[in-house]
Amino acid sequence: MAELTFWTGTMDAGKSTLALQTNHNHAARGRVGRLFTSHDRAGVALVSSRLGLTQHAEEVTPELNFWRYTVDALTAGARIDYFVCDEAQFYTPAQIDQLAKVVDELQIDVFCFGILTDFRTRLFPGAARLVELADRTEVLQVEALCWCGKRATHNARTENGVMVTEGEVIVVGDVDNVETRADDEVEVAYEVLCRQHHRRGMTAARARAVSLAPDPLPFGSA
Ligand SMILES: Nc1ncnc2c1ncn2[C@@H]1O[C@H](COP(=O)(O)OP(=O)(O)O)[C@@H](O)[C@H]1O
Ligand SMILES: Cc1cn([C@H]2C[C@H](O)[C@@H](COP(=O)(O)O)O2)c(=O)[nH]c1=O
Repeated sequence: MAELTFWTGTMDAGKSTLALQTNHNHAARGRVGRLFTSHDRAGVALVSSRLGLTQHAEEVTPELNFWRYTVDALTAGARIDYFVCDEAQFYTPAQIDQLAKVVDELQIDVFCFGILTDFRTRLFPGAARLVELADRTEVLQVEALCWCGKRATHNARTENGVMVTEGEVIVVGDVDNVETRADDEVEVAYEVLCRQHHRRGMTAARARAVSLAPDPLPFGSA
């Protein structure tokens, strides 16, 4: 039986690496698959892993209809055993429904990879639909860590080094490098945090600044 699987974790948890490994392992056994992505940091129609691998993929735009795409390909004589879908949080809920239909009606395995929540801690609509429809939702075993050493569970966005909780939902960026946006010169970056430090807006830089602040002088004390 074909399955719809959703592999999730924070940014930098190893999802794209696992997506490329999954594709490699299935292809190595003679299965025929297609690789999809959306808004990858490395550019259009690419799946890139921070471990250094990058592979060409098909870019998912909101107009893509997975059901029609698959039926057209099969009708034209193509063989498809599986789909690997990276950055699946950016797919529309309708596209996730189409993927579920591809699994059930055409017996094609669909492996999706993506983050659950955005920088505001809200579910991405595509990720929410995946949790609702997937046969299995798996959290990546490799833990991304907050600066305090606890497991990182949330994605924070910084603008010019300051954590923000308002703004556009989709802004491509990385956990290491700041992205200079031409339009308003704001430098956008991401950082993974535990819930407590996300709630408090306590990024690594802010924690460092607080710990370096001089102790208040003991005026008034006995
Ligand atoms: N220099 C490195 N040496 C070993 N592992 C690394 C290195 N750089 C990145 N990684 C691993 O790659 C992971 C990020 O992989 P990636 O697939 O790009 O993540 P995701 O798609 O979830 O954002 C990191 O959590 C880390 O485990
Ligand atoms: C939290 C959050 C992330 N993004 C973007 C930033 C990255 O380009 C991708 C996540 O990629 P990764 O392979 O999981 O590191 O998503 C965003 O647009 N909005 C957000 O709120």
